[in-house]
Amino acid sequence: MQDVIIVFNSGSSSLKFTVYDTADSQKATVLLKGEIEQSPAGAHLHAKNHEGVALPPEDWSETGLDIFDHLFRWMEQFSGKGRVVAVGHRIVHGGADFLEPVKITPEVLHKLDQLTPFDPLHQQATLAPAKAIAQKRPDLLQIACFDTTFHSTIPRVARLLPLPRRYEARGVVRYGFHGISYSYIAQRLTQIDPALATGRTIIAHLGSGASLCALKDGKSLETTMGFSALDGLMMGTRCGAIDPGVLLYMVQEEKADWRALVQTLYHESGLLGVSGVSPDMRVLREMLAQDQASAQSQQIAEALSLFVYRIRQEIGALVSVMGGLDGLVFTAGIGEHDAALRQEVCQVLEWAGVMLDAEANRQNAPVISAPDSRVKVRVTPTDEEREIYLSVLKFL
Ligand SMILES: Nc1ncnc2c1ncn2[C@@H]1O[C@H](COP(=O)(O)OP(=O)(O)O)[C@@H](O)[C@H]1O
Ligand SMILES: CC(=O)OP(=O)(O)O
Ligand SMILES: [Mg+2]
Repeated sequence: MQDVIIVFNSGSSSLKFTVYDTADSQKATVLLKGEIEQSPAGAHLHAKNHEGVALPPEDWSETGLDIFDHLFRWMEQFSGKGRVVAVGHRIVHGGADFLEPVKITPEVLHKLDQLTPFDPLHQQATLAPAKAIAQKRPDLLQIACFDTTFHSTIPRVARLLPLPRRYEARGVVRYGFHGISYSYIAQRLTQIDPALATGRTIIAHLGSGASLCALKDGKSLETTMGFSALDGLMMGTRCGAIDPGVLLYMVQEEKADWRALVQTLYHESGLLGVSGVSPDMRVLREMLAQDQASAQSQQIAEALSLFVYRIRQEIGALVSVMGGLDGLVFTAGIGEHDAALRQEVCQVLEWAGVMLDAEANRQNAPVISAPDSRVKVRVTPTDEEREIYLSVLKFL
């Protein structure tokens, strides 16, 4: 019987998992990859086997079992009767206490629960699989890996917020996120491009959530998200950095309470808010390609321009923090696939030494800068699940 490790990479709206065979542990052999879609209508599973072949979809709506009972049963059927020896989880916020991956115990779950006000969008969603499995299989080794860990190296001046001192004592400082992805990319660069791994490199993680990391000498020096995953770049449904006076206005003029602010700033802003149509980059690109004249398409075009503008601004800030730029790496859903976005971001970065190879960029090639570009620009797919898997292995 194979020993397998399951990795959950859950986000605000999705529950993704990967099952690894531990036989040749460092190879990280994928047996299954899947996603569970949960909606008021029920739960559905879509998965692919080790060859990337889609397995029959599962509808788990109508039975009395919960999704983790379903998942464990289903896995026994498809992963060659694998024995689950450990489960790894992406947990978004580790707060001030968790600076490394940690074994999940009831005390750890309790502490992580208390960080929910720091991230109302993700914390509960990323803890849910760990809690459910702890109930069903209390003896199973579960490991939490944090989005915040990679940024434990940012200097103190970057960690502080210019607020009264009492807030620092309560943990209201800057943490940074997407660290599992940045850690993977930093490690990958040591293999494919050592100069960027040890130089001054900006990694742009552009997915539903989006942030930039200033990587210097292989470590995070600064990042655009801060106390929460709401800061920094504009995102799918989040506003990113915003004048706090706007919040005061909402509270005073609209009598907005905490719930209303969470709804507006986390769920209704960003690409969705400005376009008025969708948070999804692919959908926006397709709509714009079909029609450029309507009022709606003007709004979509403005949303895309603002998204690009905010990325350019924040790149400028990070170049200044690092004292220069040697490399720029695009990753995550938008970063890996949207050539037009990369082109728009890079075309004003000539001052920083960026020159794109238009054809390489169109093809999502691994290196998309021109041969004589002073700054190397790369497209490097991220793999948060693999990073979590390797962390879990260290506990076995
Ligand atoms: N081919 C593509 N072109 C443009 N955008 C894409 C493409 N594929 C995925 N995306 C975008 O990537 C985003 C999702 O990124 P992803 O890293 O999968 O996010 P998350 O892990 O946060 O759910 C969505 O906005 C999606 O439209
Ligand atoms: C931290 C964060 O924003 O994560 P995601 O991109 O999964 O929303
Ligand atoms: Mg993601």
